[in-house]
Amino acid sequence: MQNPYENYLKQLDNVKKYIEAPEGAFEILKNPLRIIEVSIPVKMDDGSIKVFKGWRSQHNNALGPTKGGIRYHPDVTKEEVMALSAWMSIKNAVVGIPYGGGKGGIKVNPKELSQGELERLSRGFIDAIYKYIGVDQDIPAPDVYTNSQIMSWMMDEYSKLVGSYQPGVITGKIKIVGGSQGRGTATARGGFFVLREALKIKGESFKGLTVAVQGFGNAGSFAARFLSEAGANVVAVSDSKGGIYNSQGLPYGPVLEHKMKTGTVRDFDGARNITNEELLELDVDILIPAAIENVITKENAEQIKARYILELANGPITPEADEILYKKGTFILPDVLANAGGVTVSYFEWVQNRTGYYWSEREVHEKLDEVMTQAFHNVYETMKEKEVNSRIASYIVSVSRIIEAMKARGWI
Ligand SMILES: NC(=O)C1=CN([C@@H]2O[C@H](COP(=O)(O)OP(=O)(O)OC[C@H]3O[C@@H](n4cnc5c(N)ncnc54)[C@H](O)[C@@H]3O)[C@@H](O)[C@H]2O)C=CC1
Ligand SMILES: O=C(O)CCC(=O)C(=O)O
Repeated sequence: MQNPYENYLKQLDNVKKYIEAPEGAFEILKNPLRIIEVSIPVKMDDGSIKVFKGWRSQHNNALGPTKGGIRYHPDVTKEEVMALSAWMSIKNAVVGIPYGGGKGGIKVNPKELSQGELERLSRGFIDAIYKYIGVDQDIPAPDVYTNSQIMSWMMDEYSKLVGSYQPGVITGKIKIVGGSQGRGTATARGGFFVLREALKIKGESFKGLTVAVQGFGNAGSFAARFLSEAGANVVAVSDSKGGIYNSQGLPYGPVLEHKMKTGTVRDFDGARNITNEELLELDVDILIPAAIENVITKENAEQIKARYILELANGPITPEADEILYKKGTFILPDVLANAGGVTVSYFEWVQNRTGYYWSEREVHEKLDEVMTQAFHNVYETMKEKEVNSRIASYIVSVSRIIEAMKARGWI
């Protein structure tokens, strides 16, 4: 796989000429402040011991404690975690929440573990990194193949280690232990809000637009639901095993039920099976990559027909593919803006945990709408003012804020 950290460095480089910064500012942003690498021994159900590799990368903390999810995936690498942590720094600054960027990962296929093994692995990771995280230091959350149960175990383990209840150390928890209303749907909802604003600017509405979604997990499945509810026609969805297509549209509820029952969206009655590669090249109005990095590359970018791409996944388009798509006039809602709804509601959860006062679901949705709409328009204004594409504009907004904080703190 193309090294995602190299992609981040290229994206950072693209923004340099638009920002006046003292020597060294970009040098700091090129290097994560700290990368923790751990080995996690886990007692398996059969009595054997297995050792798993894990990382936590804390990229930059000028704007506040580092924040970002933890991924469980068999292909996770240190470089991937570093890239994801850097993108978190950019993302948190784009939406203006008081955090730096961090991210974690464990090289594991969680589908091969029992619940007990998964719990011991999750607690083991916290045992290994707890000295480096904290409510004011670094705050993990869910990402690919992790969920609210795993976050709740992690919060419990941390609280036991430090000897006091610390709900604010991890976000994305189960509600009864401090999880926020609306966190489960927040990534997709935030994406929906920025896409709504982009369509408004282009004088369009969701009604009748066709949509393909790659990845039917937390981000992708709720996106399919929200867009369907708004009148769009979701014609294709996929997961790691492949996808399905019906030009007349796919019914959200039955597809979800089928996925719950069989473990995949494949072989859904009334739809044709397609590959993940085919899904990306469908003739649709809106494409939503919501799975993994580097799926749109210079090899397939010319074949992408969608007019809008909403990047709910982190890093789905390589810098080379970006150039091709922007030249073609594709309206890209870049990851650091499009999927920032998740971390924004994580921020709301952290605020609620710290004050001990919990908000209604309506309040969470309204505040999320406000943050995402504002962030979209800041980026859009920058696009017009500097005559740059949406990714460069997002980086200009964000990197300027991080540099301002580094200056104020006397780092540069
Ligand atoms: N969960 C969150 O709060 C946020 C997630 N994201 C990003 O959204 C993306 C998806 O994350 P989640 O929905 O949370 O994960 P998830 O674990 O809930 O779902 C991932 C989905 O992607 C599918 N998938 C995995 N590998 C695939 C492949 N090679 N091709 C096609 N599909 C594949 C899985 O089958 C699953 O349906 C990731 O890039 C993640 O970093 C971004 C912001 C926040
Ligand atoms: O909710 C969070 O803190 C982070 C979510 C995340 O990992 C992401 O935005 O990629």
